[in-house]
Amino acid sequence: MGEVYKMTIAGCDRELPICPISDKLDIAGFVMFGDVEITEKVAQALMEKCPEHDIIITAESKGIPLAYEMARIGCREYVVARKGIKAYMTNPIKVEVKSITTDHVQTLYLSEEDCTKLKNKRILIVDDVISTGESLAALEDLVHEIGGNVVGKACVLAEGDAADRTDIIFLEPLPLFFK
Ligand SMILES: O=P(O)(O)OC[C@H]1O[C@H](OP(=O)(O)OP(=O)(O)O)[C@H](O)[C@@H]1O
Ligand SMILES: Nc1ncnc2[nH]cnc12
Repeated sequence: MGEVYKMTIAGCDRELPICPISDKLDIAGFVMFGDVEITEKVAQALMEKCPEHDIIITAESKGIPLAYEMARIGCREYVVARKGIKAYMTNPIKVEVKSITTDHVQTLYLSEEDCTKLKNKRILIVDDVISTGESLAALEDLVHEIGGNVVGKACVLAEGDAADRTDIIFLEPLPLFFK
């Protein structure tokens, strides 16, 4: 495991804990879980950079607090693409995804109710980190399949090559590998 350190992020007045994300990958991870103050601050800073939208979509799990907080201060509506089929889901639609942090293919599911919420809406895709862009692409596929209109793609940290993408709104770049 490489050295673990801290970084500051636009909109935050204290350093952010960067923790090991995986015991298989030598990358340091950004995990907002459990940090209300940081979540509130990055949500506010990111919201200021985002276009107008009707609803937010994120993928389970680390994007959820950010999506909630951005929806709370903004559009008031968000949906979460789940990584398993749950009992509450009628006629779920699904897409496969291989994120940098996992060694297996995962599946994202949206319930019929969530699809209805998203249909014909201006949708902001939100995640904590975008790295290979595979999770983002999977969310875009889901949205297109159900007839939603993606107006923005936003994350707190754009990792590696994602920071060079002009279609991603982010607060800070994150080097892929730390020394
Ligand atoms: O651009 P990518 O290479 O797809 O990586 C980005 C994704 O990786 C992380 O999720 P992860 O798959 O680790 O799942 P988790 O949030 O459930 O831990 C992160 O929250 C993004 O969703
Ligand atoms: N460095 C990182 N931290 C948290 N989630 C990630 N997903 C991809 N890269 C990540």
